[in-house]
Amino acid sequence: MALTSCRIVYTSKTGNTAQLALLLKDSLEKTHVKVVMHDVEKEADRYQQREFTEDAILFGTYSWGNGDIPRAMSEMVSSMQVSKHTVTGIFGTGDRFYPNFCGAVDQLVQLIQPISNLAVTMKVELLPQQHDALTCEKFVHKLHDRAKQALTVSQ
Ligand SMILES: Cc1cc2nc3c(=O)[nH]c(=O)nc-3n(C[C@H](O)[C@H](O)[C@H](O)COP(=O)(O)O)c2cc1C
Repeated sequence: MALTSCRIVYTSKTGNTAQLALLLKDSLEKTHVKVVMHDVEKEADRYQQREFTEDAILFGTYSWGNGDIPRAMSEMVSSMQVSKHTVTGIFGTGDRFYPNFCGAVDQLVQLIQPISNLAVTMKVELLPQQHDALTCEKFVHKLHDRAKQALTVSQ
């Protein structure tokens, strides 16, 4: 399967994760993938369809409490429907000041891995820096690689 469409489902309180989501969007678009940005904290999200049909879904989150997933993201994950074949990726921002750095990313892995084809994860400290653009490109390459592998296996 060639990766042609991707939904980036994210949540961000102070903008760090939103910035990382935008870097990933840029990287994906450079590889000709059509991207839908989906902020789960937006009011309109309640009315959105949660049966996702894109080739890939990315989940982006900050960490809260003791490395916890913000409530809006947990609710999204528990109410959405994705195919076991959907290629997924998880990314997050956090602060090493806290003992459980980007703990929400680890928690999301536990939820997303069993229900999809999880290809890649990424943790970034606070606001993404210039060098994180390269990490995003590598992240996107891994998504493409996994999508290609899925094609080989199903042939
Ligand atoms: C009350 C509180 C608890 C936090 N807990 C954690 C944590 O457990 N682990 C972590 O890595 N970062 C933690 N953070 C830091 C945020 O996850 C980090 O600043 C993140 O980049 C914010 O993302 P955003 O700008 O997208 O909202 C916490 C921040 C606050 C204010």
